[in-house]
Amino acid sequence: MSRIAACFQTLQAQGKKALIPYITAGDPHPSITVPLMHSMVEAGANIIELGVPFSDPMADGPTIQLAHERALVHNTSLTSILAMVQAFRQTNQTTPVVLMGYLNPIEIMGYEAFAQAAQVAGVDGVLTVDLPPEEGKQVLPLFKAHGLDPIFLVAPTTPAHRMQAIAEAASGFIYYVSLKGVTGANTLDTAQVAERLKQMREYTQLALGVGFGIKDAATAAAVGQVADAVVVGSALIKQVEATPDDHPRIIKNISGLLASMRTALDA
Ligand SMILES: O=P(O)(O)OC[C@@H](O)[C@@H](O)c1c[nH]c2ccccc12
Repeated sequence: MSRIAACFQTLQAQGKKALIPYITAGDPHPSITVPLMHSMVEAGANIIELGVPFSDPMADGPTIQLAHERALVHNTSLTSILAMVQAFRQTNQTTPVVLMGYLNPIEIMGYEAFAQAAQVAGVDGVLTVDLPPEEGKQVLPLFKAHGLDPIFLVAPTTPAHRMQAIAEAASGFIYYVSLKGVTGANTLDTAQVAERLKQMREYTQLALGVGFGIKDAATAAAVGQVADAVVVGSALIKQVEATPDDHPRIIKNISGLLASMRTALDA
């Protein structure tokens, strides 16, 4: 069983929801990423979404775009990110890590070379924003052969037949994007999300995660009522943006926010 599947199985047995923080690797400096990953786990994170910085992150809003820029200043590459995951795995063999980003850096490394190196490093899943399942005929089998769960996004506008195609191609979990637009938006309609998740349930047994617009304990708890996992990104990156030169403070603030979400989810 994959580390992601095992994680959801354990949580479901405990009646708990997964808390999935997103950070951009190398933001604001590569030296913070591994310690930050460990601190997030201590604060209650169950799975880590690690963003691979890219020059043109078209699904991202201004907050995460700037995170990509800060990381790229220090030449954070896919190769260096795999080394970060490997370093994280030295002392953590249980928390799944999902690499999240765009196809271009993976294409440059080469699909086979990437899949192999990611598996060796201890990556568990890959979410490639601009690789829809229909276009993944070549890549997805390679991911699966190397034990990498392909994670896909479902949007509010995704029609039923695509939901079905996604459900067939996906493993690990499926990521429902709560609203139209880019990351970092701030209004999320929980009733609408609940309705869509119910619809998705007709196509899949996989865990359903929800992201976009979850920014504090209250929104995390509301979404946790209807989803198996909540993803939080921009609200954490804002803590990086606030004090980019003070790494202990970044770690403290991100951990504090996650801990408050953990408490609210478990209440
Ligand atoms: O930032 P938000 O609104 O908290 O949403 C999570 C999101 O940032 C994270 O999962 C993510 C970062 N980059 C993305 C690109 C596409 C979809 C999702 C993402």
